[in-house]
Amino acid sequence: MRDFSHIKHLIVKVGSSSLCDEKGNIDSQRILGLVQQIAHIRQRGIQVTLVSSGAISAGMKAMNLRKKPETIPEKQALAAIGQASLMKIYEDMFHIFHMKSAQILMNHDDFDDRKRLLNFYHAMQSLIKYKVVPIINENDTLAVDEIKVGDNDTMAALVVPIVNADLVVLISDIDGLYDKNPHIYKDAQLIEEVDEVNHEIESMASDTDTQMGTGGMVTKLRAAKICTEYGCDMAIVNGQSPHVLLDLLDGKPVGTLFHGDVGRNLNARQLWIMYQTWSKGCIIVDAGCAKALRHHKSLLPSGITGVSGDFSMSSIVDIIDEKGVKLAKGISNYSSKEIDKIKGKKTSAIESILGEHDYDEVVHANNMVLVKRSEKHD
Ligand SMILES: Nc1ncnc2c1ncn2[C@@H]1O[C@H](COP(=O)(O)OP(=O)(O)O)[C@@H](O)[C@H]1O
Ligand SMILES: N[C@@H](CCC(=O)OP(=O)(O)O)C(=O)O
Repeated sequence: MRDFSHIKHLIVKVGSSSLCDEKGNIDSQRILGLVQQIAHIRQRGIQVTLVSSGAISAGMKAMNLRKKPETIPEKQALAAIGQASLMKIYEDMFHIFHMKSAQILMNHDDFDDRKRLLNFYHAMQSLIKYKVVPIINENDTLAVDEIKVGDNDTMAALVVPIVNADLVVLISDIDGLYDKNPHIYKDAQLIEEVDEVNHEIESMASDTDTQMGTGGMVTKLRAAKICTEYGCDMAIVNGQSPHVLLDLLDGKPVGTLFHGDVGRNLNARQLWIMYQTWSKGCIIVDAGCAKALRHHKSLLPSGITGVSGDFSMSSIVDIIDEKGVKLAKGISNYSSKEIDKIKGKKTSAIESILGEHDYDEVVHANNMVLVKRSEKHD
């Protein structure tokens, strides 16, 4: 039997498909049902952070559109129209239960930038202190490709280390992860428990086939990978069942549960390097160096065969082997131009080549996170 009696902070992510009725209109009654469950959970002493989609759907309703527009500027405009009305519904519903909510709109660069991430962290701590329910959504109005998280499943997972969540629940329009898309294959089987998000599990997922949803199962599995690598459990449940959150917390066998990976357990800083940042370039290493890195050694200039991208020192970089397989991500002590000059050389030669020698390591092992070996490589 599942036991969630230890849970202190729960992140609930609700997808557009679970907030809309059959016609695709934002449905206040569904939001009421969700808020009612959150109120019950709060009474159990569990803090809740909500990640809510639905801005674009609410905007579509306001503008009487049946089909989601294709272009980014149109989606940006609809999100701007819909976000305010979505929050108004939430505010009214939380008010019924004498609770307050707060809106936070984020993009990927708010995670990428350490200072902004720290500001976000402090704001979240204060909201928790005030016992207010934070409601996070992507800042779609400003989300051009370069700064996008792209989906709220990933957003929910990126918030895990900020609030130190023990459990993330993705509420969707489907019972959980099936071995293939059940909307296409009638014999698809529900997977109840997942210990590791590996190739086999990833191959089960496809995109959404609904008008409302964004990423389908693919983004949910990406979220599961991030959560579980931090040691946090994640579940996918069906929002059509009115007590599904309470049932899950009571240990009932609903949805799919992804178990936090106790073996890996990245800390917040490692999770930041691996998932919350963008790589600004690439360092290419030879086979011997790749082997050493896998044994948690630092990256020295002698193992480097190439560098790509134009980055400064302290940038986040990918470390790849000569076949292009990603081995690790880390913080570089040298700029791309410097690495190009010292690649393949002994550490003792750094000073004569660069005129100074601040570090032996190009990437120190403490600032490097290895890709899990079972992971699909880009
Ligand atoms: N293996 C799978 N198991 C379950 N659903 C799947 C699978 N592959 C693809 N899907 C699709 O993912 C959808 C859920 O994702 P999505 O529509 O983005 O919902 P949400 O709005 O809740 O994020 C399902 O309705 C289904 O169409
Ligand atoms: N940020 C967008 C939703 C993005 C998203 O991930 O959608 P979904 O797959 O429905 O959770 C919105 O508020 O409409």
